[in-house]
Amino acid sequence: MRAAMERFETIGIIGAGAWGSALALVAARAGKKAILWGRDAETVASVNAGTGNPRYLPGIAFKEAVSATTDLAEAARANLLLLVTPAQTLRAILRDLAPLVAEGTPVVLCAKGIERATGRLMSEVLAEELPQARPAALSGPSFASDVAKGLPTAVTVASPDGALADAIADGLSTPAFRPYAATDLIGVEIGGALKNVLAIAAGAVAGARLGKSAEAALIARGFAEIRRFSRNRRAEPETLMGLSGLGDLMLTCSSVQSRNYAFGIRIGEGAAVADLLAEGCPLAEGAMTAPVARDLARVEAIDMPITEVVAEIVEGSLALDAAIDRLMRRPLKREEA
Ligand SMILES: NC(=O)C1=CN([C@@H]2O[C@H](COP(=O)(O)OP(=O)(O)OC[C@H]3O[C@@H](n4cnc5c(N)ncnc54)[C@H](O)[C@@H]3O)[C@@H](O)[C@H]2O)C=CC1
Ligand SMILES: O=C(CO)COP(=O)(O)O
Repeated sequence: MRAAMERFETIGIIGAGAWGSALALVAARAGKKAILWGRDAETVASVNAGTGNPRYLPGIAFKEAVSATTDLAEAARANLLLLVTPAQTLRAILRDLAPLVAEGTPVVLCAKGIERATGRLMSEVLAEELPQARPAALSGPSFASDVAKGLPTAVTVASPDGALADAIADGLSTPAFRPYAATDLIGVEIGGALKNVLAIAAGAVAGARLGKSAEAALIARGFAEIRRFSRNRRAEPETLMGLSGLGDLMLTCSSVQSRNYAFGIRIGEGAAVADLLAEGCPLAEGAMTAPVARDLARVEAIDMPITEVVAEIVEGSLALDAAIDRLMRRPLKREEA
């Protein structure tokens, strides 16, 4: 007899930025009690007052009931947790959550990045800091503002425990938000983290007005780099052809709505990366992921020339025209993946 599917009555969303707020709305639309944790009391008060999240989702009304809190313990008691703070903050949040989270609680990783200090994927950080959690990840083409407005999209929810992935997908599904379940957690994470690096590169090509042919060529060769990286980690090749790979790559590498692509455009137009970061530009996860992905690729002997140049550009040691020149002058080779 098949075991009954797990149901999640309460969903705790950790991180009240754009994506956390959008996912809280998804949870509420799916008929769950959504508890949104944020560290910023003003944002929490605004959500509770029914005036939405003007800082991260300006102009978007919250029609569904979302209960926001600054009390991490309150959110941590939920049946299912979504972790939605930036990748570089995950470890610190998990340390705060460790004494608060019950054994066996499913934790869905929603950040797209690799930890800069350690080279760990988000699921590896989770295993180290919150071993009592059952891991999952949510990724795919999904701009927070689109999702918050109720525009349709589809995403991947992956967990090594397929029944858990099915249950989370079921628990978060709405008429406009269609999660597909998968078991290749690592493949889903890699696609989500590395597409941000490519989006910076694609944006730089666009900003420098090098033409749509150049953009398409760069995305295709960048996709080959992601495939090599994934293969080396024994991820399923099919995963990259799905929503969390190709789907998100297409979205992020072609839309000015993407913060990573927009960051790249500014670089292509001639802005210095140090100035962009100093002016407090919107979160561009790829700027943190590029150097660590480059370092991992070197250690694992994976050829990732586009990731290399993006890393050097964000580190300020390579100019865009020199980067293009370096890529174009590489020895000719067979077009294998
Ligand atoms: N915005 C989007 O469309 C999507 C974003 N994501 C991913 O979700 C993650 C979060 O992105 P967004 O919500 O868009 O970023 P955001 O910049 O809109 O919000 C980040 C939130 O995290 C909070 N935060 C930052 N540092 C923190 C810390 N140390 N402790 C606690 N809270 C902290 C901020 O106060 C803010 O509420 C990123 O990894 C991003 O790649 C994934 C899919 C879509
Ligand atoms: O991951 C995203 C869409 O799926 C959001 O992309 P940006 O972080 O580049 O805005």
